[in-house]
Formats: sequence, C-alpha cells, structure tokens
Amino acid sequence: MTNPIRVAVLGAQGRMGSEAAQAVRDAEDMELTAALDREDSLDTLTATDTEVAVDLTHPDAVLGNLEFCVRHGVHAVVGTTGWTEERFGKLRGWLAEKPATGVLIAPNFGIGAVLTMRFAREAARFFESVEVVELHHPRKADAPSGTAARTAQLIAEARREAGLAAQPDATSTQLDGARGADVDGVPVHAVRMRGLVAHQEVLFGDEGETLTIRHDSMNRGSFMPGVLLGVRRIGTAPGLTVGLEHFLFNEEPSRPAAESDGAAGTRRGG
Ligand SMILES: NC(=O)C1=CN([C@@H]2O[C@H](COP(=O)(O)OP(=O)(O)OC[C@H]3O[C@@H](n4cnc5c(N)ncnc54)[C@H](OP(=O)(O)O)[C@@H]3O)[C@@H](O)[C@H]2O)C=CC1
Ligand SMILES: O=C(O)C1=N[C@H](C(=O)O)C[C@H](O)C1
Repeated sequence: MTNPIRVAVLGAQGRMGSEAAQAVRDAEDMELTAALDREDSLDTLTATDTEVAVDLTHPDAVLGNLEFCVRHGVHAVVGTTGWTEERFGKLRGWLAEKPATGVLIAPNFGIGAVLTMRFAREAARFFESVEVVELHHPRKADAPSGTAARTAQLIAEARREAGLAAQPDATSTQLDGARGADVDGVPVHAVRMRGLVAHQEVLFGDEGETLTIRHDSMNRGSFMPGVLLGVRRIGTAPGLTVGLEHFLFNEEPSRPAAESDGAAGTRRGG
C-alpha cells in the first residue's frame, strides 16, 4: 500500500474547515497532520511534514498562508475566495520560484457547481441576455461569490469568442446597485439570507425563450468529494490550477510556451 497523503487543514474550526478535517480523517488514503485555525503557527506544516494544505480561511488570510506554503514546498488546495488579478499575480510570482509546487484555486468544490459553470459557458453564445444570481448564508464575507464571479468570466469569455455584442439594457437611471455588479459585462446579483447555504442561478434570455441553470448546495458535505479530489491530484499538478474542472475532466492545461517547463503556468481560466 502507498503512504497516505499528509494533509493539513487551515481554518479547521470553520464551517468548511471542520467538515474538510473530518473528510480527511475518514479518507483511507490520507492522514490529517494538523487542524490549524487563526491562532496557530504555520510552522506546524513543516514540523509535521505536511504535503498538502487545504485552505478554507478568509480572503484576508489566504494570501499569507499561500506565501508560506509555496515557499516551503507545501502543495495547496484552496477554497477560500476573494481572488483578484493582483492576488493571482503575487501567487504566480511565488510559484515561479518553486516550480515543483502545485496550487489549486477552486472557486467551488461542488461537482454540480462545476458543471453549472461548464453548462453556462456552453450556453452563453446562444443568448443575447444573461445575468447571474447567487444566494448565500448571511455570514459570507465576500460578494459576489467566487463562483458567481468565475461563472460570469467564463460566460464573458464565450461571448467574446462568439463575437456577441454587449447585452441589451435600456436602463438610464437607477439606484446604486439595482442592476447588480458588472463582472466583465455580465450583471451579477448577490442575495444574503438566513436559511441558505450556497445557491446560484444563471439566467439566459433571447427572443421568446429563457433558459435557467440552477445549482443548490444544501449542506457543506456537498463540497467534500471535490476537496478530496483536489488533495489527491495537486501533488502531480505543479504550478497554478484555477478550477476543479481540470482535475474532474482530466483536462490537460494549456500553458503559455514559456511556462511549459514546469514553471508557474496557469490552466485555462487563471
Ligand atoms: N470553494 C468552495 O467550494 C467553498 C469555498 N468557501 C470559502 O471558504 C472560506 C471559508 O468559508 P467558511 O468555512 O464558511 O468560513 P468560516 O468563517 O466558517 O471559517 C473560516 C475559519 O478560518 C479561520 N481563520 C481566519 N483567519 C485565519 C488564519 N489566518 N489562519 C487560519 N484560520 C483562520 C476563522 O477563524 P475566526 O472565526 O476566528 O475568524 C474560521 O475558523 C470562504 O472564503 C468561503 O467563501 C466556502 C464554501 C465552499
Ligand atoms: O462562502 C461560501 O459559503 C461559499 N463560497 C464559495 C464562493 O464564494 O463561491 C463557494 C460556495 O458558493 C460557498
């Protein structure tokens, strides 16, 4: 039998982190080396020979955690949201110096959510209008959700490839925010409501018809198969991978030629 993957969870007291720590404990091919939260030292990762760190902390904390992980050659599977191009730039810089280290940024670990993004990208070129509505629990720190932002970017990418014009919208006066956030030309609306976990609707419209793609995570157990898949695969995926779909569909990344030697590349969408 091969040695179990040595995995630590960061944010282990949180809603996601506590479930992830239990999922790792329950996985036969993994060993939980550390369950760290806000007050704990990251030196524990090196002291315990951790191979993979799962980050489920907070947008304010994730970058510092990743700098430590990459500098020490600890692979990372990241569910924490709040990513911007500037943040990706810093991460790529660290990875360039540690080309054997892998980092997966997964806006959503839910298999259905990954499929929603894929279906939305596929549908995008056929509809003149599209808007994204994400609905979450009221303790969520960031808006719009990482999943909604990524969905909108994928849709915008497909619209550009198809040569579609800007969406029709005659709004000339509005209260601030009434038309949602503009993510790459796609309006994204965020609902925060007690009783919800994580939900998203992508609404497409054209002459005489609409198409709605909806995904619901009823509990955080829905994310765990995706977390474990990321942990199993990241050790053999050096560089930056954005989106669980690359592991789920076994897609080879398309990397810029200069990065194909194992330096910090970006799988599609990074
Ligand atoms: N990709 C995906 O599929 C999913 C991603 N998420 C994302 O995961 C993140 C966590 O979500 P959730 O579990 O709901 O949030 P929680 O607030 O429940 O958990 C976050 C935990 O991280 C702790 N924490 C904060 N800063 C640090 C730090 N520097 N080091 C270690 N731990 C720290 C928090 O402590 P304290 O309470 O003291 O602040 C808390 O225990 C969010 O960004 C969320 O959007 C969530 C669900 C699915
Ligand atoms: O904070 C959450 O709960 C979630 N965050 C992720 C996001 O921002 O997309 C994934 C999922 O929507 C749950």
